Amino acid sequence: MYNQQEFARAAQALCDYGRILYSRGWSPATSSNYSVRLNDHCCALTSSGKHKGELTPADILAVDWQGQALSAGKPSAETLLHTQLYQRDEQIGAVLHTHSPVAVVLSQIWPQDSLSLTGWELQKAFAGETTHEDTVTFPLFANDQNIDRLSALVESHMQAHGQGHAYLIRGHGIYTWGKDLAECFRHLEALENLLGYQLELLKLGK
Ligand SMILES: CSC[C@@H](O)[C@@H](O)C(=O)COP(=O)(O)O
Ligand SMILES: [Zn+2]
Repeated sequence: MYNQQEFARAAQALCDYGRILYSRGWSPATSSNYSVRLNDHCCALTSSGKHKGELTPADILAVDWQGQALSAGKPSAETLLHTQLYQRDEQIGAVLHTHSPVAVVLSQIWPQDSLSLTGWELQKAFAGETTHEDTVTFPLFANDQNIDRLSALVESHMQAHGQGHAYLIRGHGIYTWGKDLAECFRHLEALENLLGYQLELLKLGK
């Protein structure tokens, strides 16, 4: 099981981040899901279908790595996209999935199956990245309502190409992760800005 105090802390933190992410326009119309690791077999996760700007701790539940609910609530439809990350890397402490307009539009029109960025100072916001001269690469997966199949695709891609910092789902949004919510939010904020730069370049015909 899990420690109730840790669950309560995690649930409140997810509600607080929900307000921030909703206010930025990155989690409209009940979209998005967020989670925090509780221990080596379960995490706190947003319940399905909740307005992310109005979350209360009652909208957060605990799930195990198989996506089974360990407390009251209906697990997010995309639970397995969170739990697979915790299962594959014990350093991951938080996962954020969002639907910003920039991520949705760019992922929909980007022709390649990955987006490689180089030359941007903000790349250094990703853990372990030390220079704008390196290249950070983000895979783009086709959207799929079958989350079992999508999570299997994500896993096989990570096994072949490494875990990276984040991925995009076309016309859908971003998944990113970090050692805790603060780092995960930093990754998300950096990626949002980097995607914005790329979209601007496309608009300029560059
Ligand atoms: C409201 S459309 C978005 C959903 O289909 C889904 O992609 C999403 O991000 C939220 O699903 P949820 O089951 O609430 O966690
Ligand atoms: Zn989604």
